[in-house]
Amino acid sequence: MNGIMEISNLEKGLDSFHLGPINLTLEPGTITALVGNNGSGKSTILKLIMNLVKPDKGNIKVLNKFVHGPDEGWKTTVSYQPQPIIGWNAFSGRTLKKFIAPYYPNWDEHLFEEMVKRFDISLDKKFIHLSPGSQQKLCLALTLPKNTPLLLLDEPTTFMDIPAKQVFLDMIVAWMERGDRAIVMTSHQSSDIMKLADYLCVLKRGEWVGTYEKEALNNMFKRYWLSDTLPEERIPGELLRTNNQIISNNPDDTEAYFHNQHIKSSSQARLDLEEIITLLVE
Ligand SMILES: Nc1ncnc2c1ncn2[C@@H]1O[C@H](COP(=O)(O)OP(=O)(O)OP(=O)(O)O)[C@@H](O)[C@H]1O
Repeated sequence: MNGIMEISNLEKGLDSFHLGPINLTLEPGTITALVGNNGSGKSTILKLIMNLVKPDKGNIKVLNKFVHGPDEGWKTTVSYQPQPIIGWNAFSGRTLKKFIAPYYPNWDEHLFEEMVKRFDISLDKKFIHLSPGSQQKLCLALTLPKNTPLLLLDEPTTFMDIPAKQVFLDMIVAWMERGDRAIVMTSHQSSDIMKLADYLCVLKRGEWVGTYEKEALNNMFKRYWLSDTLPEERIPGELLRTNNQIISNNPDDTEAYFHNQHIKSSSQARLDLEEIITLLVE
């Protein structure tokens, strides 16, 4: 089966900001998190996928159809939850559902009702009168049931409380169970990324650092505490050093060097995901 989405050599300039070039392929059954500091271009990538922003170079295909071409038929195969939502303030959830559902041939009314119940969403209040967290819950309840092969979520949990985040995680895991869909999400919440993402597409001020399998990334870095003073020369794999501690981005080479030089580490540990992301984007 072809990828659900393919981004090839994508570039975009916005005033002094330059995004890309970016290459990314989404396989069915995978969740990719766009990760980077504020202003690194994550939301812009989602807007480019939705054809809300035109690229300067490169292209994007969803289910083999160019999204920047004249045919917009691909739009019913993508669900997009932007941040913030514009134009919904005057309407209640019930009215919004009546607008949205008919555009999506596979709309799942049962899932919509389940989400309304689990998130305890008030469908009769105008959107503007909902709290930011409740607005996010309603957006999600109006997005997941579209049942499209591709789901794009822009910081979906920023305002959610802890129990709601747990419901969100359960819902996403259940939504992915069929194995034939893909998600791209942006998030600053490391718990979302830890629990959901298969791949991390890392951006640094618009530059694409790389796309990494999460498990591989977890094994890529290691911190060592040495009993003795560190040697003055650079240690293979050394990325950072402080006092008797180093962080390596090549644990195999670092450990071979320790072995050859008869250097003993008193302790060693993997880095957590937040530290790894910080190292990649700074
Ligand atoms: N319409 C626009 N005109 C000019 N510059 C823009 C426009 N939209 C976005 N930008 C710039 O593009 C850059 C990337 O913005 P974007 O919103 O994609 O970042 P982000 O990674 O999603 O940030 P955050 O984590 O804060 O949500 C920023 O420097 C932003 O100021």
